[in-house]
Amino acid sequence: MRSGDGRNFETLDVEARIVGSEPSGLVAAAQPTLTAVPAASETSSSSPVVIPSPPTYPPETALSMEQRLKAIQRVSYDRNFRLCFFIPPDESTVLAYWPDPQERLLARLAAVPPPAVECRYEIRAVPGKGVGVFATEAIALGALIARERPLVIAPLLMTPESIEAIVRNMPQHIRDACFALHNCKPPSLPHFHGIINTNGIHIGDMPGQSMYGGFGGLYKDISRVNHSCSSNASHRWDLDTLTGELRAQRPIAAGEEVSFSYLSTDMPYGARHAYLRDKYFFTCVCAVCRLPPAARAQDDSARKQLATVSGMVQKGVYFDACAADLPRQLEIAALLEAATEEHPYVWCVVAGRLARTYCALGEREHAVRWASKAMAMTMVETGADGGWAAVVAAPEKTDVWLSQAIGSK
Ligand SMILES: C[S@@+](CC[C@H](N)C(=O)[O-])C[C@H]1O[C@@H](n2cnc3c(N)ncnc32)[C@H](O)[C@@H]1O
Repeated sequence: MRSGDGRNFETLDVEARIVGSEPSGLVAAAQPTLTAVPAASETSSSSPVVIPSPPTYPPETALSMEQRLKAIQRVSYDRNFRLCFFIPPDESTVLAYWPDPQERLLARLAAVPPPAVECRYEIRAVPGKGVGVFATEAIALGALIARERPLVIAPLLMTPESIEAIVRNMPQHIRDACFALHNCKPPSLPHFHGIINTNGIHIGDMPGQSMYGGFGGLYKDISRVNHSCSSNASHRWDLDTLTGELRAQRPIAAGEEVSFSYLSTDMPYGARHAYLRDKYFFTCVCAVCRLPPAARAQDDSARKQLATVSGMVQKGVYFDACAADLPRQLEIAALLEAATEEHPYVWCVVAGRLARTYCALGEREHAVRWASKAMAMTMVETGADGGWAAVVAAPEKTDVWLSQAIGSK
């Protein structure tokens, strides 16, 4: 099992991080360090631009006592397998989890109906792939394509009996939607296990459940997204609303198929094909997989190089945001720009450092360019702009720019 990877309940392909429960590390480190402050001449007439803080966790709900009682009554308990099930009053999901003092927190999150979003996609047949998800309008980098509460939220590691218990506890409409999903597995595997292993998307940890090895979500629509080794979208899990988000990690044209990667981005061609054949029973013929052998070898080597950079960036040891390091920052940005697969988290750090450096140098055009990139990639990673919108609007009002200006007087 590859860490941070995982698309089904057995193997983890899609990088998803729970925002709000991440104490430090990746998501926390993705937050920009620039602080926008007003220009000296404005301090008396306007207040400083404050960079938003991360969302509070856990969110409080505004449920009535009647709704709470109804929700609690619907918690059932499978005595044989120790799995609990919670079905919220709107029957939007079946939440399966292990008994824990924090289970009411999970039930409380599920009891709040998911936020409504405009539908910017449609599902239709794709020759050779079954069905797929297509953009119905142009979608900008970082923008939301879909937000959806999974039909089922369940631990990744479950016995066949626990899986059967989930099916038994499903309301009919959820069962129908689950059974309408594709099953790529051989008939030797029970049908619902096949559906879970074909369509489940890794969503990370749940409060009080960390010792059980992560959770997966089975979505009515997001599970219809097909794979590409040069994908244009990214899935992220939002614990606060118990929903999965699909965001554009590249600009997507109206009518274009939406794809994400079922794999770790550093895998070379041969390993990707073996994995997709063994787990998902298809052969990828995306643009990268159709490259001539020499170009494909070059792509494999770029993936390896970027995996090294990504590892260093994630450990926070790569480079400083300072003018002296600018050539190295630009070198990494060029590598990322040429990559056939996106690296949103690495972009957050690299574009953020470049924006900061150009603010320190007082170069507005470059500062705005890189702050815009950092903003879009922070949206992909966290669902929020992380404070970059203020930097894009007025880089000359950031503390870095101002201290440089004061220092040069
Ligand atoms: C999670 S489902 C995706 C939705 C699926 N196409 C459907 O019809 O419901 C995964 C399955 O879709 C198909 N698939 C996904 N990506 C594909 C691709 N790039 N080329 C061909 N088939 C693909 C494979 O059959 C795979 O087992």
